[in-house]
Amino acid sequence: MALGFIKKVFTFGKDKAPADASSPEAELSAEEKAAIASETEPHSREENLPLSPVDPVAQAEMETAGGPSDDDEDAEPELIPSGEAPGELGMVPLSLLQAEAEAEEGSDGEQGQSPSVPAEPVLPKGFATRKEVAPVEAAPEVKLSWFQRLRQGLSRTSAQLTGQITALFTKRKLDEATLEELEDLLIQADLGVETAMRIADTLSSERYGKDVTGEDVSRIMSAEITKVLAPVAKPLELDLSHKPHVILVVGVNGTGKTTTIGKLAAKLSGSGLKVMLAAGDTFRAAAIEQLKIWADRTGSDFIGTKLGADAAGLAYDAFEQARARKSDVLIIDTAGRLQNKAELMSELEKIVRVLGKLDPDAPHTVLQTLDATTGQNAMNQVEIFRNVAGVSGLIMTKLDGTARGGILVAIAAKHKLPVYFIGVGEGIDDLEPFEAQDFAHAIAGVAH
Ligand SMILES: Nc1nc2c(ncn2[C@@H]2O[C@H](COP(=O)(O)OP(=O)(O)OP(=O)(O)O)[C@@H](O)[C@H]2O)c(=O)[nH]1
Repeated sequence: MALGFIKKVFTFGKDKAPADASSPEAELSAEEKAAIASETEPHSREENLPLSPVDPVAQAEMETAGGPSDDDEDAEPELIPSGEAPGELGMVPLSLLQAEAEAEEGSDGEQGQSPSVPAEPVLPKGFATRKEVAPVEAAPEVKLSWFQRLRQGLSRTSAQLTGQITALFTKRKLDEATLEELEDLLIQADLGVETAMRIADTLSSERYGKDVTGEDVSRIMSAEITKVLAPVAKPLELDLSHKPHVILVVGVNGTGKTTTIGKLAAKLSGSGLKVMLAAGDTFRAAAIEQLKIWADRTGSDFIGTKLGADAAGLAYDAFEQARARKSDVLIIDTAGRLQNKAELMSELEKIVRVLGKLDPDAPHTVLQTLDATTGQNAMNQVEIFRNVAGVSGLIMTKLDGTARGGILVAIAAKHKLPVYFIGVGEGIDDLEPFEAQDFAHAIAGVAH
């Protein structure tokens, strides 16, 4: 790695230095030393040159960004713009000399190292040398479990809530005023009026007139949220007597439809089912390409069409082909352009109608993806898509980000739609079955 390379360069210099130090130089006169110094100084500058292009930070960033690796020799000069190095080097000598002078002052008989060990330049005030960035390389080792990612994603909601609740009950007994304030806090966290009242009522019946701790509220909150979520935490039922079982995936653009389809396909094909993916979002070339990539990754069949083609026609063709190939599951992606609601509605309605011509029960599942970072807006989205496409279940995505997961509780209380899975990352395995208690714990900040 780049860091190793740098170390090698430094080590090489150090190895050389003692040899010089053991040379008769120690016995040289002041003039002779000065003559040697003036000869060696330009040389030490040159030795700096190869170090700059392999700045470990730049290199690590390039690597994480999927850029050129160590092996890519051609990429090396791009890391440092060609015009920069000489300019920087032009500023170095004074500081280099200072650094060398300091090194000489501070070292006992190690003068011989200075020509081959490039002394650290003393940078002007306000600058600092960027040190080794080992953590960049070490990061992948601390892969969080999916629950840790969920907890991290919901930490904004839970930290804000628990902090406010603790502050609310500090030196105050539970009375009408504190109960009302508590309800407000819970509503602000998107949990919904109904659940907020349930939590407040339970707390009131347990501790009215008494002291209340943040832990009391977290425990009750977690239990009440679990009660709301448990009935909707259901597995996605597949009726494999249908060949194929048709899953239509709907949702606003960017909520994670295509990614979720890829993750579902991975699970299903991984368990031996024959899966076909249909690119029904015919408005974006990238959406079609992205789905094709997921199909390739998951060993699924793929059917797409021209950009701008009729999505319902594609859905029909996909259903026929999946039947002919005896696919177990057909998953159809759709567009989600809420900007043009009338068009979107008629397109989705048409897809549902057309699929029904081949099998009156199709689509057998209509899945809606919700982006957990959007908060209250997710409630409106469920209302729209439920009416248009007859949504039969939900998947909440991006719960690993800065999620505002409280809204899922409000949606569950109002719509009582099954929540099958949650997305906790962009990777192929980052889709987990929805567990009511885990989710409630994460929101309420209760230990797992
Ligand atoms: N962190 C995180 N990112 C996700 C998750 N699910 C999807 N994404 C990302 O969200 C972005 C949008 O996802 P898509 O799958 O393209 O969403 P879409 O609904 O198909 O959007 P369109 O293709 O525009 O219709 C992508 O960058 C995904 O990688 C998740 O669970 N966690």
